Amino acid sequence: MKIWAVYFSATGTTKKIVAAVAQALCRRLQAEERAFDFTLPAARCGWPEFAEEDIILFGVPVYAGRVPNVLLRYLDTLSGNGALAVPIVVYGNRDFDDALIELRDILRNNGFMPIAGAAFIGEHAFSRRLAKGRPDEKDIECAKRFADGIFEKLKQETFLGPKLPGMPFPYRGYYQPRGEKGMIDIRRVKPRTGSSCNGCGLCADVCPMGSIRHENIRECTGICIKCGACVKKCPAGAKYFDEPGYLEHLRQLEEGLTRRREPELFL
Ligand SMILES: Cc1cc2nc3c(=O)[nH]c(=O)nc-3n(C[C@H](O)[C@H](O)[C@H](O)COP(=O)(O)O)c2cc1C
Repeated sequence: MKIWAVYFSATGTTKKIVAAVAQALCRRLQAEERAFDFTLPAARCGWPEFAEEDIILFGVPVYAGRVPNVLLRYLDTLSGNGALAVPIVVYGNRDFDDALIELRDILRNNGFMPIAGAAFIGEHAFSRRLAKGRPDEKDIECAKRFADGIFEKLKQETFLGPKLPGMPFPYRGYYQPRGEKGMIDIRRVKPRTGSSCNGCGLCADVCPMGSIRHENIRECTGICIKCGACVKKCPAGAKYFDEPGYLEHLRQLEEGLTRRREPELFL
């Protein structure tokens, strides 16, 4: 039996949670640990082969209350071979809305058997203040408790999928922020590059959409999903967003969502 940590994680928070659950579960089961990170485009040309006896801990961040829509086509090429799976979503302290249900359905529709689920909190991709530093120690302890819960559940002879919060298929629409002048639409917003850019090219290496080219790292030539990878990982702090709608939404989030949300485990 292998325990798989499988995740998309542009700024690393989903990776931390899925890895913590995987490590703890491996220790409990004395099982082999494997990881598959599909954040970068080069990884998304196929999937590992999962075996029926494997357990797949499958994590994605919540984008607009749902599974990131740019991943849907790729996720539909998954093949679970009857393996047990645990959908895990990580969100930036607003809400996970229907993302966990949607991820559970994607896994189920592609041949996995979901046996548990969880929603954790990660520092918001748009911000360095909202859910700052999360997942933190308390979250990692909770990830370990989640692994214990999965371990206990595995002793059962048959598995009932857990009841998850959210609206079942066809789900609610993607969350859309509202500003003073109506809906805020940030879909076409792209990052800008400040004068501190030293041309290192890390932004091109970490863009999950492959939208920043090494030949011209100051420009984002393809689709931008606002994942925060180029902004948060730039060693010179040179990438930023300055579009007014984006900034208005950011202000709303940072000012309105200061209460700490806690992880939710569904076993
Ligand atoms: C385009 C976009 C939309 C997001 N929408 C939500 C949301 O609806 N609710 C929420 O709480 N966080 C939202 N977030 C924040 C991310 O879910 C959060 O920062 C997550 O920890 C990022 O995971 P990662 O570090 O693995 O990339 C959004 C982030 C992005 C980039």
